[in-house]
Amino acid sequence: MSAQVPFLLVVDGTNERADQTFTNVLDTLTQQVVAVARTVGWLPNRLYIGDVSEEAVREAYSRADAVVIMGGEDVTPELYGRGVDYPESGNHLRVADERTTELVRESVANGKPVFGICRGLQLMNVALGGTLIQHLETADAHRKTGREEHEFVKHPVSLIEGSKLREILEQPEIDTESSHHQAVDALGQNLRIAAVAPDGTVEAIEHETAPVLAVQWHPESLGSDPGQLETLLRGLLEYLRAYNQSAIPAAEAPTAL
Ligand SMILES: N[C@@H](CCC(=O)NCCCC(=O)O)C(=O)O
Repeated sequence: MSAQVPFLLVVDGTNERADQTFTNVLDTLTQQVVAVARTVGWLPNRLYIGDVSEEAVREAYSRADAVVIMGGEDVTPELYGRGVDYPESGNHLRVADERTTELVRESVANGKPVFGICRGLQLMNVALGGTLIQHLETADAHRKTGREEHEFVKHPVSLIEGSKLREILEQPEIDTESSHHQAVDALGQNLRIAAVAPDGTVEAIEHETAPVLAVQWHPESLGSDPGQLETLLRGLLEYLRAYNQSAIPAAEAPTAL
């Protein structure tokens, strides 16, 4: 660990120039992650990754003991071999996406823990060679109609037996709040499904060997049980402590968050 209090790099999922309502919603969600992270022992540092210099990204990442990638815009479709012509096609942040995918790949290679939320999950999948369903046929089960409403839809999620996520959350099914119209299609390299919605939508993924895990729903939404986010961020911290104590090389690191 780089310091007594471990650094958590929180990568925002939009930029300061985005639609104000969306920016406000995302800001509230990120503030919740920052607040809960502090209570479990992290020192969080927010970054609009596409809006700062390359050097600032490298500096923030090198100091970080772990990374959280927040929800936000649609991932740039060219990064997974698709076009921009799809329903509710979004505001694509290519620079932010390319920089974030680099951090995901580097973290997988070095065993730096990463936790993704919503767009964070989608980016993680794309970074590792996966693809996305660009607009879910069952989108209404996952977001309120009219993207400008930014209201969450509640639905249950089944956690896959044997997954790290189920081990961390210690239950087979949980209630979640979500707001998205895209989802995992083909899985990225060495990723596995850790949770699914009743309509079969992939709700969580985790890496087979690296401490990399992501959820499609929003454990940080104000309508969610705050204990869930706390458990996830504590899991990240516990993984980091175990990893530093055992000092095993990344390639042999346990499958844990
Ligand atoms: N654009 C993607 C990701 C959606 C996402 O990350 N949303 C987070 C904010 C919640 C809100 O939209 O209000 C998709 O829609 O699949």
